[in-house]
Amino acid sequence: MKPKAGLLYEFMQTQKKRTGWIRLLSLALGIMTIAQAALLAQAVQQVFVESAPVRVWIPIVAILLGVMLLRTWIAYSNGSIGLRIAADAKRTFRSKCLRWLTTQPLLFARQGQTGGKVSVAMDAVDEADSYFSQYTPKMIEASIVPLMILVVVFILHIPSGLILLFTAPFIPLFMALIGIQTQKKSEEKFQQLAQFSGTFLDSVQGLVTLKLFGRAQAQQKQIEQRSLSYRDSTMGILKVAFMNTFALETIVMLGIGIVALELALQLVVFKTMRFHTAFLILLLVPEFYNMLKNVGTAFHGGRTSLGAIRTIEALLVEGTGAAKAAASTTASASAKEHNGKAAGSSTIISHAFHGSELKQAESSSVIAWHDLQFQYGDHAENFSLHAGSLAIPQGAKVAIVGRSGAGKTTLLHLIAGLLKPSSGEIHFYNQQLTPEQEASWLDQISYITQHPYIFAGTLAENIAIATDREVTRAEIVHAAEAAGLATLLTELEHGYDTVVGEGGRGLSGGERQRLALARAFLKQPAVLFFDEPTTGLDLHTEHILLDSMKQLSQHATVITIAHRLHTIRDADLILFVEEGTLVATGTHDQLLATVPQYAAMVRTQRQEVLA
Ligand SMILES: Nc1ncnc2c1ncn2[C@@H]1O[C@H](COP(=O)(O)OP(=O)(O)OP(=O)(O)O)[C@@H](O)[C@H]1O
Repeated sequence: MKPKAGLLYEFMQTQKKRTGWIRLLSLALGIMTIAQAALLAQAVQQVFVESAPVRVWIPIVAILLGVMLLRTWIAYSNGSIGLRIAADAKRTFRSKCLRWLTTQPLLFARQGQTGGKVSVAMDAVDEADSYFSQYTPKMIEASIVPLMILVVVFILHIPSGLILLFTAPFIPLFMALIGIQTQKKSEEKFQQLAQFSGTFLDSVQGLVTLKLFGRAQAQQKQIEQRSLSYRDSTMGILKVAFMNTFALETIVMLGIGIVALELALQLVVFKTMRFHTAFLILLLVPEFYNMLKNVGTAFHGGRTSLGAIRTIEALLVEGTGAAKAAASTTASASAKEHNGKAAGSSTIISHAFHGSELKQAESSSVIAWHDLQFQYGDHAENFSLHAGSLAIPQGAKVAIVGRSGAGKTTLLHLIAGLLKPSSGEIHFYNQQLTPEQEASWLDQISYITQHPYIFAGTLAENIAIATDREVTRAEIVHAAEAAGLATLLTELEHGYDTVVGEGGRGLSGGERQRLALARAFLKQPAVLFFDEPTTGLDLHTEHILLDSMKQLSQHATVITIAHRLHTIRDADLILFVEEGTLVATGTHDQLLATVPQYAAMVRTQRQEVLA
């Protein structure tokens, strides 16, 4: 089965009891519809044709009223079961979307526009409603009630039955033709809505930057264009819906007209039919067509909803597919690794460990990689990184060094598991990193960038997000103090309960870094990744941060992108990256002595500091 059919099929399997009830009630609805027509025909026959006394027709009218009430109640019950299925469906789909968004591998969480994903989880799920609340009950009714009416009409008068039989198929035929077009348009509409939402959220988040660069107007135009194309596609669907209704009404009118003409001929000209029979058929025929016509309207809504359900499925399938792709890439990378080991490692000038040494070192290493390669996108001209093979011993202080654009961040992201290698393998504690192991890996690391994200919430909450275990206020205070946040906190009126992040109090660059460090202190990770967080800070703040970082690093393996000479000199192992290749590894003194490019880079840095 195609994965696209999965979500709907899976859900409908859980609703068998309710759909069973709808079937049963539809059967009762068919009986009530026929009974209502028969009683009405009987009452009219008694009152107007036979001029029967009141006592004869009053009970008929009373039963007729009862049947009408019962019919209304059955139709209402069917609708309310549909609504309950729809409510369940929305809850299920939304929780699936949210679970997917929160549990998907980090690599995929970083892809795509946030606004687009939110739009699928919110709008597409809402749009799925009518498939369950209208389309499903109406379809079940339509597969039962018209059939019952048709049988009764056939029993009463075969030619009328034949007219119904020949005209009825035009309705589903039309519905199918128009429905397919509606579904396509609906899928288009959701793509446009996702794009529109994505652009909108991006623009709101980057409003200050846009204003500063005088680009707010241009962005406004882009939003306007996207909203117009969304409007156009909505109007396109409405156009199809109106055409649909018009076509259906025409077919229904023609059908009823033909039957009425035929009945009139039999009744008045040929006098081969009783008034009661003709009137009963005339009452049943509109019921028959109306039922099919209602399906037409529900079908249109159902198709639109189906487009939305497909969009949700695409989001969910994309996640699992992408995770599988990641796993298979790692597996195929493993094969490549064994085939082409020599070629990959030849680019490395000097290593901390080589060949059999590497194998041995791996056993005590926290991170090791083999013939690691990465490229952004599929184009050959895109930046690519060749990181060879290396093992990082537990507890090492590693500095990634290189000129701007050399590929330091790319290497750090790759070994932190934020980017998927194009080929090669990464091992953590002797285990290959696969998407399945991502959660346990992420549990053991902290990654501190130059721009840590501050969530809307209190300072305490922002520190506590570092771990999913329950933390006490004392632990938070301890982490904050260790990160050098104590002075700031004494100055704040609400202390740890001060609201920061979006809509809250602003934090300086240094304070943000300290907050990020406090998170790491609380987490106490085994591996710490730093994207030189002290860059751009004044010397005093830098010293506070460096002290905290040293303390934090005591029991962890540290891998940091280093720009400053003192960070580089303090490292146990330096990874020197040049133009996308990890060209050398070793201590500062080793590299100074053996790698001229490194010596040149250090000289330039010294001159810059002196200047
Ligand atoms: N998502 C991306 N898609 C394509 N190319 C990218 C992407 N991210 C980075 N690059 C390119 O990869 C190259 C290396 O970037 P990277 O950020 O790793 O360098 P860096 O050494 O960390 O630089 P810096 O010291 O200036 O931060 C650059 O040429 C950059 O333009």
